[in-house]
Amino acid sequence: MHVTRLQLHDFRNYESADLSLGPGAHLFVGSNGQGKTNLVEAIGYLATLGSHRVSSDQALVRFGQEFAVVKMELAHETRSLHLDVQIASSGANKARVGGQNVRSRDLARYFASVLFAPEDLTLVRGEPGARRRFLDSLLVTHSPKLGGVIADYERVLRQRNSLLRSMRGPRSSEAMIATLDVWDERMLELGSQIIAERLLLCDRLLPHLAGSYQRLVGADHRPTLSMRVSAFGHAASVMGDADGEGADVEGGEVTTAEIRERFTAQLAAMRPREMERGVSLVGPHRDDAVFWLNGLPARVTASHGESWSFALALKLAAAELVRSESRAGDPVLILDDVFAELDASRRSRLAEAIGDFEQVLITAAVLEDVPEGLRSQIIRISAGTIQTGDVDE
Ligand SMILES: Nc1ncnc2c1ncn2[C@@H]1O[C@H](COP(=O)(O)OP(=O)(O)OP(=O)(O)O)[C@@H](O)[C@H]1O
Repeated sequence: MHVTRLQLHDFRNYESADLSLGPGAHLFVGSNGQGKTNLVEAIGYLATLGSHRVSSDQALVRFGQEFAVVKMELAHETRSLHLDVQIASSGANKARVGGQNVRSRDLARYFASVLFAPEDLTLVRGEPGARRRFLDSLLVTHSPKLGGVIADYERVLRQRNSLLRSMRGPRSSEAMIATLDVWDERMLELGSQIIAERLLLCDRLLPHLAGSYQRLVGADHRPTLSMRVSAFGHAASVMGDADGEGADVEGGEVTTAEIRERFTAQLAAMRPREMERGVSLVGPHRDDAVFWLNGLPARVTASHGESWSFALALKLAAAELVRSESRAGDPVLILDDVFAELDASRRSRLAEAIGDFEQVLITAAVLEDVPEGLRSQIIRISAGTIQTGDVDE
C-alpha cells in the first residue's frame, strides 16, 4: 500500500497543501520548525486517529481555525481509495471512506502505517501507558474490531472508577454493590479478551523482534518480551519496578477462559482495596509489557544506545508483522527525525532494513543525516509550504 496524494487544509501550520507521492522512499527536508513533522503526523493520524506527539486533537487544527481537513488517496495493487477526516478543535470529528460517512475509528481498517520517532525511546524507558498504546494500536491494525472492544473497556473502566469513588468510606449501599457487580461482569468480559489478544500479539511479534534487532545491531542480545498481567495476581515482580504487581506471562499459552477465571478471582480478592482507594486496581489498564535484553529487564538496565536499538527493533518488528499478516500489503513506514539520533552504522543498517518496504516517508532537518540510498525523492518544506520541483542542495 502507498499514499498517492495528500491534501491538507488548516492542519497545524499548513493553510493548504497538496502533495502527490509515489512508491519508494521520500525525504522531507527543511530547517527546524517548518512543518516536516506536521506533514507526516497528518498521514499517521489517518492510521491511528491520533498524533504521536499530542494527546488532544486541538493542537492539530491551525491556530484560530475550527477545523482541519486531511484527505488522502491510497493505492494497493490496482485499487485506489480516498480517505478523509475533518478534525474539530472541539467536538466530534467526521470521517469518510470513498465519499461515504464512516465512524472515525473505522478509518484504521483501510490504512496501516508504522511511525518511528525519537519519542519511541519512551517505549523502552517510559511509563507502562506508552507500551500498552503501542500494543493496542498494533492489535487494532491487525483486527480493527478490537478498537471497539478497547473503547468499550475504557468506558466501563471510567464508569466503574466513578462508582468506586462514590463508594469510598461507609457510603456504599446494596444498590451500589449490585451495580459494581454489573460493571465487574463487563470488565471481565472485555478485559479478558484484551489480555488474551495482547498475549497472542506478543507471541506473534517475538520472532520478528529477534530478527529485526539482529539486523539493526548486528549482534544477538536475545531481545524478548513478556506481559505483566495484573489479573494474574502478585506472583512475580520485575527487578527495579516499583509496584511489582502482576505475574509475568510469556506468550499466549493461556486460554481466554483461564484468563477470565484468574481475573475473576483477582477482582474478588482486590475488591476491599478498590473500595477503599476508589479506583480499579486490576485489569489490562494496569498491565505492562516487559522487554528483556540478555535476560535483564531493558527498562532498568539497558544503556541509552541499547534502549534506542530496542525501540527501533520493536517498530521494525511491528512493520514486519503487519506486512506478514495484512491483506493490504506493506504498511507505510514513517521515520520522523530518526536518523539524526543514530550513529553511522545504525543509520545504514536501518536504511537497509526498511529499504524494501513499498513506501517510506522520512523527515530530516539535515539532508546528510539520511543515507544516500533513501535520498532519491526529496521534498523541501518551508514555512508550511511544499516544494517538489528541482531541489538545490
Ligand atoms: N496548531 C497550529 N497552528 C499553527 N501553527 C502550528 C500549529 N501547530 C504547530 N504549528 C507550527 O508548526 C511548526 C512546527 O512544525 P513541525 O513540528 O512540523 O517542524 P519540523 O519541520 O518537523 O521541525 P524540526 O526539524 O524542528 O522537528 C512550528 O512553527 C509551530 O509553531
